[in-house]
Amino acid sequence: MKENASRHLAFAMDVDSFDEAEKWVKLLRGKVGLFKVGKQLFTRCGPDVVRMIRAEGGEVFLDLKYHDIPNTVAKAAVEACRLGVRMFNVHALGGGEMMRATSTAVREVCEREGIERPVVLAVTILTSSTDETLRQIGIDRPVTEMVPRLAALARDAGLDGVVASPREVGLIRSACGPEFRIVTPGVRPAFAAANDQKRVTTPAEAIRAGADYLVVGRPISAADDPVDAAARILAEIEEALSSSADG
Ligand SMILES: O=c1ccn([C@@H]2O[C@H](COP(=O)(O)O)[C@@H](O)[C@H]2O)c(=O)[nH]1
Repeated sequence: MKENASRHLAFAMDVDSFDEAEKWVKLLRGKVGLFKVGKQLFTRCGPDVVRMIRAEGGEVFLDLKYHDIPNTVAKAAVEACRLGVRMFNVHALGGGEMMRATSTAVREVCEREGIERPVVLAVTILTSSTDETLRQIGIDRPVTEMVPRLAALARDAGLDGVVASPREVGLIRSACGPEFRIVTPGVRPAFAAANDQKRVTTPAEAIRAGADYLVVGRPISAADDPVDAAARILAEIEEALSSSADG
């Protein structure tokens, strides 16, 4: 039963050393479905940290949010595939041409080199952002309009899914259908602080809304007892999964 819930949980391993990353992998291996390697850890440790997680039997979500010209992102994506990550992302604000070039390059390299194709996601609007954040950068449309719009652009470019707040799962499902993957940071159990996250829900609300994967970092890493915090989140996911299945 717990394996089922753990498949839906990605731990955001935002730490600053290889040894600490290894400690977290050994502690949470088997309890979470994916270890998310983001900008801090990758900048510090590079691809070796991805290799370490895989050698320890973990799956990797490489969260580098590639945002550059189409050729550059497509080539970075090819290297992510060669690293053996299970999931990685680009930034949807890079546009449809960049996402299409990435999707094509990923399919080609995986076919040619016999690599299991990773799930390729587009980040929509960061979960730390609000309508005001968008206004500051000259976007006068609300988050609730931008997220499904960017999700549809990603789907039309051949990507597998998006990263968004669990609050927007319903809007994305309506725009992109039931098969489109939705990965949600901005998840906060009742026992944890929101920190810099603005568009949040609880783990149960995210699952009930239809999120495929929940990304959780500080509610676990900053807890007095991280294993217990992860277990409480898994119990909440489990409960929401079974109540959704009931009906
Ligand atoms: O919109 C986004 C995209 C990515 N993230 C990343 O998820 C984790 C969340 O960590 P918490 O400690 O649970 O807040 C973090 O690594 C972000 O870089 C996001 O939060 N929002």
